[in-house]
Amino acid sequence: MAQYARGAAAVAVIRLRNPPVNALSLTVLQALEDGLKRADADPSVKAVTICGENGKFSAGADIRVFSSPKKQGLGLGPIISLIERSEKPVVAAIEGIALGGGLEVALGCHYRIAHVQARMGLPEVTIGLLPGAEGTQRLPRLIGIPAALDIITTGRHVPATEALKLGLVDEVVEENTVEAAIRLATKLIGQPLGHRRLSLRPVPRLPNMEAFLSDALMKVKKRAQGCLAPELCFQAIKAATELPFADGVRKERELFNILLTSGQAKALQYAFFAERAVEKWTTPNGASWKSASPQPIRKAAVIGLGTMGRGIVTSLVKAKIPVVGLEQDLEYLNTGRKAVMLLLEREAMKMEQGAQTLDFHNPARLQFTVDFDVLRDVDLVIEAVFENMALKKEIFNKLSRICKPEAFLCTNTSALNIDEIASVTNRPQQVIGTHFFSPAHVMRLLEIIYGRHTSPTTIATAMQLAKVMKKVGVVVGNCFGFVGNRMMFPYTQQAVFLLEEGSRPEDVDRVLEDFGFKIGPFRMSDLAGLDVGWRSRKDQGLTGPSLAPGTPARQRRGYRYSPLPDLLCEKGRFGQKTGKGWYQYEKAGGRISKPDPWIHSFLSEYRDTHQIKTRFIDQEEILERCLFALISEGFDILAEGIASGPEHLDVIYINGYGWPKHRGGPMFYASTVGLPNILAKLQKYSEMHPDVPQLRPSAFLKKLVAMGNPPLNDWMSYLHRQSNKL
Ligand SMILES: CCCCCCCCCCCCC/C=C/C(=O)SCCNC(=O)CCNC(=O)[C@H](O)C(C)(C)COP(=O)(O)OP(=O)(O)OC[C@H]1O[C@@H](n2cnc3c(N)ncnc32)[C@H](O)[C@@H]1OP(=O)(O)O
Repeated sequence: MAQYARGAAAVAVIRLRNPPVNALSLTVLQALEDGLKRADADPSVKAVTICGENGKFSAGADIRVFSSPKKQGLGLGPIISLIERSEKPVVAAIEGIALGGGLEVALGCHYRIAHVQARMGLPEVTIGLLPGAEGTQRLPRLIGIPAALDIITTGRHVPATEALKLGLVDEVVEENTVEAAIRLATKLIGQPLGHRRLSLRPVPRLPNMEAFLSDALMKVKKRAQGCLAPELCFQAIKAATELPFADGVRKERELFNILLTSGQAKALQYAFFAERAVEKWTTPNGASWKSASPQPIRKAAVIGLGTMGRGIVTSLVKAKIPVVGLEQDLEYLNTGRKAVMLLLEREAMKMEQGAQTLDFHNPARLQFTVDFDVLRDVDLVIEAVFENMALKKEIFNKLSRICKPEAFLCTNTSALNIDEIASVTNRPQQVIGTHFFSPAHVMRLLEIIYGRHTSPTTIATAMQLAKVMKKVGVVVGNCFGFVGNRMMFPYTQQAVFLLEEGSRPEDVDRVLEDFGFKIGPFRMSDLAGLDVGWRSRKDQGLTGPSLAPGTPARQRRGYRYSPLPDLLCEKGRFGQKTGKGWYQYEKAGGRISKPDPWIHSFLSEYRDTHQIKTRFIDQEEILERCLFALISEGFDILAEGIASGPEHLDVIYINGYGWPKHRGGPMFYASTVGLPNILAKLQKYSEMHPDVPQLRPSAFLKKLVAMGNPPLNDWMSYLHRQSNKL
């Protein structure tokens, strides 16, 4: 709702009220409209101030409305016109946030005052929409085309100080914003308002408008990577340069409706709520965010200053948590220290106020050592050494003796058993997996893995740590590869099998990149280094000296196996680092991949050696085999209780594995393809490849199909229900 009150003798105050973020629901809009009409009708009211309850103007339209059947009432534009037409001055008092429809309301006001801490933006593009309440037509008239294009097509939040420079707000205050707005409104009584009505203003011209727009469109398309909304935002803004206001609004509405009914908006809005849903973690034994309290982390330590450790230290410094970086000897320490300092210099440059804000030259904030004793007083340690169980156990045993009893011990591992690591400590309840993604100071995902003995407090503390590091923490159970890498295995396995059967690396990558992945599986493997997986397969006895003599080349433990990646490694082709992998590169360490004729003839010789008949594999088969195998593994993970809902898997894939957000994550995608279709295809591929267990459809998937293909929100409720069709 919105509360109507008198702020001063002649000023009415309309306060948007819908906790927690004053989202604009139908009720709020109705109350806003009622308030405006009441102020208009009351001759003693001479001016109006619009503000929000609890220090927040408004986060915009209630996003849930867009997927509700009642969305025909999306009538914010007419109310904004009503504000603008008012003969009494209307001043927006912006505190906290004014986003989306919230900012559009403020744009309808004649003046805008913002608190210095406030942020403004039109983030509709991030949920697959455009500012559909006339924002694409008013904002360019206020701040010009270049700034409006930037704000609308990126959806970024603009701090108040920048908003003032852009002319988005008229004044920034440090005091009580509502009182300042009431004062301004009082001063404005009786003054002409015509020039303050944005719909009546022309769009500021640029000398080279056409060239500017065509260049801007190219940039928008490049950034969009298959996402529809940025380009339609562009078109709506372009319409503002070509059409009168009313026609521009009609064009905006037309484009908005295209987006609203597109699957992409639905997927992006699902992703928005999924990210918030995973914050509310639970475990199968009943622990949950509701009852567990995080412990404060006043000082942390990171062991190992390799690629991962450096990124983790950088993230902690950015989160303003004092940190100690530890290495095994002075040589490694110095290399690690230099690398961390370089990362921090770069981060400081990116930050508004520069190095001063990070304060990383202060030893109380960042310290380097080779001495474990320095870790005596830290509240939390993140071990980020080489992926080797014996080494990790040795370190945890040492930590358990040195660190104070209440300290938390985290291991950065992508697959190793958390319980085994915890078993060598005197506090298994305080041991937890924290799987960062490389580069750790950039990637948002943090997989948080609880072991058999991990306490709820430890989970809550790790989740809180993720939050302060501005990461998305996702709580998952302990199994080989956890969620992300476990689902990745069948995906990359299928990609390699497709090469055996007739595809080329660039064919497979192109299909998955066209689907929207930032990078296909072979380019990814070249980037990460083929030697990483090779080492792990040697440790597992799948290849190398420990492989039993006489093992068939393409079979392990009775199932199909492809030795292709091992053969490449034996030839020293580790990917980008050696200049050759699945592709060739301009030099060792080069980044520009080119298809490699050597690989093509190597694959054809390989097929001859193993008497595999090369066949043409179409895009559909490439996509389905890679994605449906990954999705089937996801259903197994849900059935085993490793993750507490499909949203968890989707958030992990979007934030850690380059899954295209506008497709909502693998499990959401499965729901859009339809579970019966996925099941049928997996059954077909499984019959074609009976020696590949990863193509056999998950029992949980089969059950959901037998239960009538329920919507994704209901999947988990079917886990323990009986199905008589199975
Ligand atoms: C019956 C039909 C009636 C229709 C009438 C409706 C009017 C529609 C007008 C149509 C006009 C179209 C044009 C306008 C479009 C829009 O405005 S789209 C929305 C644009 N806004 C956003 O995208 C902002 C999204 N929110 C955020 O970015 C962040 O939440 C935040 C505001 C910056 C706050 O962040 P933080 O403090 O970290 O808190 P969170 O955990 O993220 O959020 C707290 C809870 O609030 C929920 N929430 C946030 N924003 C919205 C929202 N816009 N709609 C609905 N709910 C929202 C969020 O989910 C959290 O909820 P819980 O998890 O349950 O706590």
